[in-house]
Amino acid sequence: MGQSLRKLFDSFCTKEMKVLMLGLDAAGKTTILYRLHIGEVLSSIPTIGFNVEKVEYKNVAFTVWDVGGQDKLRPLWRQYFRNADALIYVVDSMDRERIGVAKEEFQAIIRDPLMLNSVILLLANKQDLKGAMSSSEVCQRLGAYEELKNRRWHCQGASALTGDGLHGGLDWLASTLRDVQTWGTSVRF
Ligand SMILES: Nc1nc2c(ncn2[C@@H]2O[C@H](COP(=O)(O)OP(=O)(O)OP(=O)(O)O)[C@@H](O)[C@H]2O)c(=O)[nH]1
Ligand SMILES: [Mg+2]
Repeated sequence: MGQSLRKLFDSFCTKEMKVLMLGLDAAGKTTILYRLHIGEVLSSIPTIGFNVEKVEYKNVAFTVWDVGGQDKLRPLWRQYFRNADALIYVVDSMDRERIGVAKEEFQAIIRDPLMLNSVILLLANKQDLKGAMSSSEVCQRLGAYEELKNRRWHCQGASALTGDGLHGGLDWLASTLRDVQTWGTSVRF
């Protein structure tokens, strides 16, 4: 009896979670994906289409979808929304010029009916670069503090190059998704 309960618990804990990683072109999504998947920085070319990889972290199995962010590809993002347990939205913290565009795209995603139940990890990437916006500035400029009041979300500074901050982000994601599985809601009360 004990053993079958254990098995049930294990299979519950290892249910694969769909994580959608979006953000403007050159934000660093593919670099992040491969750092999480194989622990290394691979030189990447702009993604046309998508990459998908499995990432195991603290007993949570994620399937991470990294979708190309060039402007002509952004209308295709919606095709990936269905059943997304989580969104990782990646921002280039050096890119002050396009922070307004990053905000527009972000708000369109989180307001989409298909994404209303997804938890949200905002990654302010490229924190290794001198002069980068802080993570709280990035999240504030995306309108996150007002828009996400009733959502489960987290703002994390990171560098895909050095790896700093990625584990902090994944820690939050793993424990939040475990909560959502247990309690069945991504909405914060
Ligand atoms: N300095 C610095 N450069 C980074 C970081 N993350 C990614 N880059 C660089 O940013 C460039 C774009 O990275 P990608 O991972 O290809 O960006 P992407 O978001 O996948 O872009 P698309 O596929 O076009 O949507 C590459 O030259 C990376 O080496 C980071 O944390 N710090
Ligand atoms: Mg890419």
